[in-house]
Amino acid sequence: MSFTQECRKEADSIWEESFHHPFIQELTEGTLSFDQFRYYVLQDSYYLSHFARVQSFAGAKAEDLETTSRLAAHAQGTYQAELGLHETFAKELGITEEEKNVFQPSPTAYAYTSHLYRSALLGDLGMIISSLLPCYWLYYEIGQRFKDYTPGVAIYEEWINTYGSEWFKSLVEEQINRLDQLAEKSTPKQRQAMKETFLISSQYELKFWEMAYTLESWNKKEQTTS
Ligand SMILES: Cc1ncc(C[n+]2csc(CCO)c2C)c(N)n1
Repeated sequence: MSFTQECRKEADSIWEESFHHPFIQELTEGTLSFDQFRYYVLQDSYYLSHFARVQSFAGAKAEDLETTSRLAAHAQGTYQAELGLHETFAKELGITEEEKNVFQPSPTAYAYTSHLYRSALLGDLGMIISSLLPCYWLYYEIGQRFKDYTPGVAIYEEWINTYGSEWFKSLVEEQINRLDQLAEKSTPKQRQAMKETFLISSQYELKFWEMAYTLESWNKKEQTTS
């Protein structure tokens, strides 16, 4: 079994919880409220802007120029494809400049991006890719699993289609192969740390749905559970 298959297997129960989370279930059925989706879009834009910076750190830590350039292309992809998608959503959901100006990251968005920066600061390339890979791979599996669903809400359909696309598949496969190659050159202790990082990102992916579903806030009293 390859290193990434081992990681995927150990994360399986956490990923299953993501697939069955009410945020995903309701999004794919078309019953998710726009309040919850709009909250998700705002927090996810914050997440993505930091994700692209961590991808760039990964590029800086690569030991060959080709990998540096590929990871820079991934950071650009995050900017163009993902943030572009969010811009469309923001328009369709009527998210205003004012809302963007008063935006504050939620505890989970802040903690998850801090986890990514931690891997970038303390880890080598293998550690950084381990922290980033669940973001790609989990969304790809969601895209595949739900690609035949028609929620009947244009923005939800667009969201599902993005992650089930061939373009996205090639990015995920590239990162999986990269991590397997890096794992082969790593010591058992390093591989253990990489696996832990992969599992923590998987946990944060799950918490991210819960954060949006409950409109998480720093102040418990403001938080509403729908
Ligand atoms: C919380 C959260 N996790 C993962 C993604 C998906 N995603 C973000 S960047 C990237 C790499 C290629 O652009 C992928 C797959 C998301 N949007 N939000």
